[in-house]
Amino acid sequence: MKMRNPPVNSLSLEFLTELLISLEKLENDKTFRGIIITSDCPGIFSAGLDLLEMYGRDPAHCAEYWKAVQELWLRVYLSNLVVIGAINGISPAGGCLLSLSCDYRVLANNPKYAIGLNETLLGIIAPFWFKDVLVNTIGHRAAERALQLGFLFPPSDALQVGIVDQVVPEDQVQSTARSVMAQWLAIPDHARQLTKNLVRKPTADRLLQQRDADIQNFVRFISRDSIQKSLHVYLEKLKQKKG
Ligand SMILES: CCCCC/C=C\C/C=C\CCC/C=C/C(=O)SCCNC(=O)CCNC(=O)[C@H](O)C(C)(C)COP(=O)(O)OP(=O)(O)OC[C@H]1O[C@@H](n2cnc3c(N)ncnc32)[C@H](O)[C@@H]1OP(=O)(O)O
Repeated sequence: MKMRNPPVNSLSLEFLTELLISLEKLENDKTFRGIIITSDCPGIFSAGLDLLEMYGRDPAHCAEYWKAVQELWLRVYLSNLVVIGAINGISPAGGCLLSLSCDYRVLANNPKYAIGLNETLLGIIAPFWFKDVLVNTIGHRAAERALQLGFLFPPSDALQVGIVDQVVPEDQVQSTARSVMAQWLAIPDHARQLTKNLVRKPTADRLLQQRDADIQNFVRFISRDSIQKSLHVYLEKLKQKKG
């Protein structure tokens, strides 16, 4: 599955909806047993959640958007398919969450391809379920530091901390992902799926038990003047970077 939402594969409402529909189709087609998620945008896996869906929007829109973000996460995280991330670009925040929700992550060895939950650098916070997935992946102490400081790990650090499983030369990302897929598909589906569910369900359940409250918390938080100001400053910084 090649994500294509130029210029930066930001996860807009429309793009999230497209991804959801594609995933649902693949899940329902019993000829598919696994997917490799990668990017068609050179150098960018995904710029994360689309800031323009959260900036200057009314509460109803923010609520609709957050529901779609939750939905995509639940679908990828709990997918019955083997999900491999072939991460061929930078993947901050929501892009990192998408990567973390795969069963296995292969990252291209390019110092620009940093990965992490950098929300604090934007003056916002990672929701509890983003945090849970990171803690599950790299452990409590490393997650505590990474989240507070908004670390974006370059490939060597990413491998060392365990936020990705493998770092390979850029031209070998897809072939490595395919080899890994073959290894995972050698396991009987029912045994692998039940095991995945056993490991992941408690984390997903924490959100499933309070989805509406999570939406309300998000809307309240993102609508604050101070948070809207932070987003404005960050978006301006992105513009200025262009010169
Ligand atoms: C106490 C109660 C608490 C309750 C809490 C409840 C909930 C928590 C609240 C909020 C949670 C929100 C979680 C957020 C998650 C996210 O994912 S936020 C997004 C994080 N992403 C980033 O920080 C990446 C930003 N982008 C970049 O750094 C760069 O764009 C790049 C990806 C490195 C690519 O660089 P480059 O190739 O140089 O391209 P440009 O920077 O020029 O960008 C091109 C255009 O794309 C626009 N853009 C970039 N990223 C985004 C984005 N994420 N969303 C929307 N738009 C983006 C950029 O502005 C450029 O636009 P123009 O061409 O100037 O119009």
